[in-house]
Amino acid sequence: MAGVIGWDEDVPTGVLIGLTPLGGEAVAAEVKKDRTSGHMELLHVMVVDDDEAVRKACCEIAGRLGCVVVGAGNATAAQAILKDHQIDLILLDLKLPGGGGMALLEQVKMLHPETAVVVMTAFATVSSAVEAMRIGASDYLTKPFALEDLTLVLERAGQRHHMDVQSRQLRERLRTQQGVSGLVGQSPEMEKLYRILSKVAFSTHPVLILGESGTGKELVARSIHFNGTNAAKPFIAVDCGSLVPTLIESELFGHVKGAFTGADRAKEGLLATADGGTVFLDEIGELPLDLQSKLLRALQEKEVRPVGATQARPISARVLAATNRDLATMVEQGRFRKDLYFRLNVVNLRIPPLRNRREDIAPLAMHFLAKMQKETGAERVFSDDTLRMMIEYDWPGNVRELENAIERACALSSGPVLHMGDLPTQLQDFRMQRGGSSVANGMEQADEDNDLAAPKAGIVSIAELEKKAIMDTLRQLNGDKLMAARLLGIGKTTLYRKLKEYGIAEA
Ligand SMILES: Nc1ncnc2c1ncn2[C@@H]1O[C@H](COP(=O)(O)OP(=O)(O)OP(=O)(O)O)[C@@H](O)[C@H]1O
Repeated sequence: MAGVIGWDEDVPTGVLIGLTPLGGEAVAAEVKKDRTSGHMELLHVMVVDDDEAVRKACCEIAGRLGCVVVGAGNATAAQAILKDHQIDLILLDLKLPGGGGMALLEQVKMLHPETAVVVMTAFATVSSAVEAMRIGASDYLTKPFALEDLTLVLERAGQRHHMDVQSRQLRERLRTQQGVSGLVGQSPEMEKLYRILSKVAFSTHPVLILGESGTGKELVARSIHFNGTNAAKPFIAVDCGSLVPTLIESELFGHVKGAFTGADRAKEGLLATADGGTVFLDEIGELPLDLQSKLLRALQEKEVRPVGATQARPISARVLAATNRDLATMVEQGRFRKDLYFRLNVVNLRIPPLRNRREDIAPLAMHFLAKMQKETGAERVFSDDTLRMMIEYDWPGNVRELENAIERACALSSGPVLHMGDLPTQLQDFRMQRGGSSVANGMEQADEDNDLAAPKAGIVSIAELEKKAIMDTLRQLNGDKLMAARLLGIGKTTLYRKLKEYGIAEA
């Protein structure tokens, strides 16, 4: 019989209760045999039980599993320990003297929410274990419990703790832009995304990534894979929107030799090739209905049947899917299978459009500029107006449009400063539409910096506006008249004429 802890009816107290038949060496051997996780050494455990024998037994087993263990005989002692020590897991007897167990649990969950609590209760009081789980206990043990039960609970807590630590570290890396996949952005929306991402990276469930085109869905999928536990396994992206249906089928599920004309040899499908890695199904909304059924079966059964094959093959790939379509509406319209939608939508990650997180635009722009500098070796900066315009623009093509705009500006610009004239036409058009307010803003700045004669009465003549616009532009371009004429949208000769006319030839 395996050792039993907490069996205090026919076993005398004061020794490792119920462990006597195993003896010290046997306990160690049993624990070693059961040990499956390598993360126990990270776990700081506190055992809170007024029954010294049970406390000692639990401490010894946790210690043998590699945990750093401390015991407390009552709630006050436990509180004192919690004040000075980082405790990852508490094994808590609910029946502490004075009903203190439940109160201690509540206090721990409030003051130390990251500390896991496993409650120990007598068989007769299982209902209090249920109540404890409701308050936040992560697990429970019913006394008397077997050695393996305790080992299992400690193993589980160790694994959970390890995952939590990894997930916290990943979130921090993502926040500080050190994420392996280079996700940039610290808006509250992106912070929220990192929080979910750092959790799903360590699971194997499907994840549905939603967002407009160019918001970074594939980058997020890569980030999930390359920050997860199977990062060394393949990441395979399949664009369901650009492949013809017959090709998608044989790509995903494979085919046997002679399955169709041209299939002169057997081919393994990507779901099988991924072999423990990730298959990223981009544009999942474009997948034809019959293939949706086939994919659903593959996800449910964890096996695929290649085209033309009679036998199914096991698969172990994780599936991440993305779409810029409204899948829920497609389900209502009967264009997407409801059961597949539910299967993929276990967790969903919604990436907001760039216009809804404008604080990310400048960091992203800087990121892409730095990337270009690495590629070309040319150092460049944005003029203030260019950056302001980029922040105000709505970016319907999202991050991809921003990246392309900066690449283009770098290619076109003749000097180290990227001006508005270097941005693509859609931004120029936007600038024209916003012209009034931009000129006004420019004037405000000019007034501050140059103290140009701003009319106090609030009425500004067109000539005055024009003069200020020219002055302001020249000031920002360090007197580069050629560039000023280009950005102002007038010819070089016109600019010289106006400089003379307004008496600013020396500007
Ligand atoms: N947060 C981000 N940080 C850095 N780069 C980003 C970010 N989001 C997107 N990008 C970059 O923008 C470009 C478009 O991203 P991606 O291809 O992942 O978008 P998508 O949503 O999958 O687009 P589509 O819907 O068109 O397939 C890529 O070059 C990607 O590296």
